[in-house]
Amino acid sequence: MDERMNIQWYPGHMTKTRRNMEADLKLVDAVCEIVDARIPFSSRNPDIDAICGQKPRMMILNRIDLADPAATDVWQNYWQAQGMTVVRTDCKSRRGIDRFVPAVRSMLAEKLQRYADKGQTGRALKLMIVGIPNVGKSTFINQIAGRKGAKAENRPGVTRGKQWVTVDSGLLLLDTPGILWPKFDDEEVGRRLAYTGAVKDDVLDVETLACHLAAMLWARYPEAMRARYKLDPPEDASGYDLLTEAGRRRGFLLARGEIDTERMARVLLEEYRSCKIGRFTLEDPPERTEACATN
Ligand SMILES: Nc1nc2c(ncn2[C@@H]2O[C@H](COP(=O)(O)OP(=O)(O)OP(=O)(O)O)[C@@H](O)[C@H]2O)c(=O)[nH]1
Repeated sequence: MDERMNIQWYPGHMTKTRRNMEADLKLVDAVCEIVDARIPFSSRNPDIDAICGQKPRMMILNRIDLADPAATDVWQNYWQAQGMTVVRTDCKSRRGIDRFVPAVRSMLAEKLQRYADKGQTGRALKLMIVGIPNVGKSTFINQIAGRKGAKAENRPGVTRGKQWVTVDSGLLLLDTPGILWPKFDDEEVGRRLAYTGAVKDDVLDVETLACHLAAMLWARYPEAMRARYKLDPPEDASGYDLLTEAGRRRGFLLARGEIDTERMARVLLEEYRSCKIGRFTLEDPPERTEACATN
């Protein structure tokens, strides 16, 4: 089963999930949101801040093994400056996983103290885990809880039942039922999800997608692109020009001597996803306009 999102499944009725989440929020002490460190903005649900209200928040920057470490630092600082606790994880190798429980206890230290003052030392902290499909929620929960467990339902877009997962006697995680979709109505967000492989390629034109990706990588990481694809384009080169030049350098030719840009498109997407060009993050935090206005 291919676990990636199919954009066409976007249901357009967030209301039920949102209502359920708002009810579930009453059951938990904090919300832990998981994002993909390569696209920390596009891999979020656009309504999540409004849904969570004033609950204490933790951000998990997941897939740090695939992201640019310097950019991950920038995102970590950005959310910390907003009062959020941030933990960085690579759920495949377990890097960062052991920091989660101490970070939860530190974030909820006042609550733990209140429980202690009331003699309720056995009372568990409860956290809701949220994130868009495919961001790594099940893998994260399995790693934290030290279980191998298969997930209840591994098709994105199919609602799971409410599940409490015990981490230890002092911590329970609520795996959110219902699907929190990303901001699919924004074309650029859809493309960034597709670059990372979160969305099936077959709902998008692969060549168009790769042209956009080539232009973005050239703007953000020109040296790595130059090194991998031997590119030396004119200043105003388009994404298509970059794809064509890379295809020519690789010798991807069709029978009539034309460059096989579709083959190059697939190669570029595959090499981006598997970090063969480098570990690249595709977006930066928004500018702090408030700070600018006061300076
Ligand atoms: N490289 C890398 N892959 C990861 C990481 N975390 C999760 N994955 C992979 O990402 C894919 C999706 O992970 P899941 O845990 O199924 O994601 P999910 O959010 O539960 O997905 P849904 O059930 O669709 O909501 C799997 O193939 C994981 O192995 C990570 O930190 N690094």
